[in-house]
Amino acid sequence: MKDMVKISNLNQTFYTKDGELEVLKNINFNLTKGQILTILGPSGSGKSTILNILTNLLKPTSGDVVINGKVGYMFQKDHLLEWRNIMDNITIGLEIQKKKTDEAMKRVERLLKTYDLWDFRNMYPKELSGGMRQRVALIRTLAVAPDILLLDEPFSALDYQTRILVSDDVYRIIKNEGKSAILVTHDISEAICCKVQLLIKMV
Ligand SMILES: Nc1ncnc2c1ncn2[C@@H]1O[C@H](COP(=O)(O)OP(=O)(O)OP(=O)(O)O)[C@@H](O)[C@H]1O
Repeated sequence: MKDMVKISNLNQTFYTKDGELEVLKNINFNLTKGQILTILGPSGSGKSTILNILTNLLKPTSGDVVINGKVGYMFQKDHLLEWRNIMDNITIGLEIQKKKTDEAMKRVERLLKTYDLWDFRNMYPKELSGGMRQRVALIRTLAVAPDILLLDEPFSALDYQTRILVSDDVYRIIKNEGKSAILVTHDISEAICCKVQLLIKMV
């Protein structure tokens, strides 16, 4: 099966005033189409560093990074803009990228209807529960039609009960939409729902 992401012999060392800090050592993984991979590691083990490399914010010290497709990013917090309604929050990426075409708006309409947000499209973020807000954040990421989703501790801001519901929701939506995803977390309960896991430890 086609690799959406392939990471080989990845190493990252930071050079600080206190000396060299080796953060990633010989990391290897691949993500195939339709797969959801969790990267689980303690705070400081280099999870954000991997995401920064995958989003091209950071050039690795050494190693190969192959990414086949468009990357979308979902953050820990939903970052919804309180002064824009749900529809306008969801289309913000399309506006910024000047891609608010008829085709894109049809995609947004389908996503909103499929994932039970259509009736809420004219409401404002503060009128929605934490779980629904996170669903809006996911649909906003999907609106720009990415192939690969990067999820950075997407449930950690939610309380335990909501987290279980939302994580089921997010996995279902990603699978249903045929996307591939990498979820990064330090929380084993967040990681356990995923079949494919990569553990990273402090170097
Ligand atoms: N640009 C940088 N320069 C120097 N050190 C850095 C830089 N970026 C990250 N680090 C260090 O690299 C280590 C790994 O950081 P990183 O943020 O990737 O860990 P993490 O696993 O995402 O942690 P957390 O879960 O706390 O966010 C940390 O010790 C951090 O201080």
